[in-house]
Amino acid sequence: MKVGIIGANGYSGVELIRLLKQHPNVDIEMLISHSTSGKNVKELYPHLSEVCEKTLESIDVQDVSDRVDLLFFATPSGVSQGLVPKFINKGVPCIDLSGDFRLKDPDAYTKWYQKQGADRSDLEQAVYGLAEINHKEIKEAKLIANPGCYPTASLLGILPAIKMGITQPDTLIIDGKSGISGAGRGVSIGSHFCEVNENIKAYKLGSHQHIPEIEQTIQDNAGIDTNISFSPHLVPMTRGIMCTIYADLKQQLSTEEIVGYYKDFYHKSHFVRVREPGVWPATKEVYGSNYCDIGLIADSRTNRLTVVSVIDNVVKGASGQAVQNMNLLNGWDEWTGLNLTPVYP
Ligand SMILES: NC(=O)C1=CN([C@@H]2O[C@H](COP(=O)(O)OP(=O)(O)OC[C@H]3O[C@@H](n4cnc5c(N)ncnc54)[C@H](OP(=O)(O)O)[C@@H]3O)[C@@H](O)[C@H]2O)C=CC1
Ligand SMILES: CC(=O)N[C@@H](CCC(=O)OP(=O)(O)O)C(=O)O
Repeated sequence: MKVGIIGANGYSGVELIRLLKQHPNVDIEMLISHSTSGKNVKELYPHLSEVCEKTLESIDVQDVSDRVDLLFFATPSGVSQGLVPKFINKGVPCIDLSGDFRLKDPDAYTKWYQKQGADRSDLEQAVYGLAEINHKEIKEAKLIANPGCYPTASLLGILPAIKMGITQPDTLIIDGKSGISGAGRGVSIGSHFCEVNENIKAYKLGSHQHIPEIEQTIQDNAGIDTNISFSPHLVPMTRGIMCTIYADLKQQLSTEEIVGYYKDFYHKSHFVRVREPGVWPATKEVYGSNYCDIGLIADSRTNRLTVVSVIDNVVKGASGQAVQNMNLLNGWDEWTGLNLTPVYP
């Protein structure tokens, strides 16, 4: 199958190149960028020398549609919503790594992304690509809205408990920590070395665009209208997200019981690893892989559940999950091309 990547020279685009180069069923037909089109990708990323030496092209809808069977968008928010409908109309399935098609309510998109929504007429067709939860819908999709990085870690961590009905609605608190690659390759004051080194910064409390995405997915999967507290932080590491999630329990349950339930919930999920009680996951233990590792405790003193969920933001939080979704869409084993052992140390 021939695939194209729009936004190929960003961090998630380059990660797609790494993953797709080792995928047995896929050839990368074209790499597309914006301000850098015309350059060879190895000029921007010398580590791709002799791995992928394609020239970055610009977007020509007809040319792209003629050449590829599937298209990834790894572009900033606001780009794909104007382009995706054109490709869908030409029969090219799209997997969008940006937030453009995740929120069902266009007004919510405008509010949380602070951008005017463009043509949203194809919004109905978008399937939310949280692979472990929506695998049936993903198999039939024409457009997959790949989840955000924090929502992937948060939702995989807490949805089993919410679906089981053991947590009190409106008590959910998510403390998120992300490596700097989550902000993309573009240079900004907030992400340059002196700002992030030996520093931890909270940002966008109460206004982060992933708040409505998490709340919408809880509503879709458990029918619960909830308001979450979400506190994201930047930490001085390249890759990795840790979400520590707190929710009050409705009844007394032991950690062993909840761990047992999570293991059942994910027993068919290749990429979710639930830890034994007392064993906490760390971001390094999933680095470079598509795993989401989850540790749990039900504290009998506070009657509160705490979940620690870790992913690599560029893999499971973006490009790895996009490849997993491509696999599901094509009826391939979901781990095809994704059997990556985490890089350690
Ligand atoms: N980084 C991460 O961990 C995660 C990222 N995401 C999402 O994935 C998307 C990409 O993120 P990331 O790779 O970090 O971003 P980067 O900033 O690293 O890369 C952005 C890419 O988009 C291209 N681009 C910019 N504007 C346009 C345009 N108008 N038309 C076509 N291409 C354009 C750029 O091309 P050029 O440089 O040539 O201008 C570049 O290739 C974002 O929506 C992000 O929110 C989601 C989950 C995690
Ligand atoms: C560290 C960092 O800055 N991370 C980004 C997450 C990128 C992302 O997933 O945002 P989208 O919803 O636009 O895809 C952020 O917090 O905005």
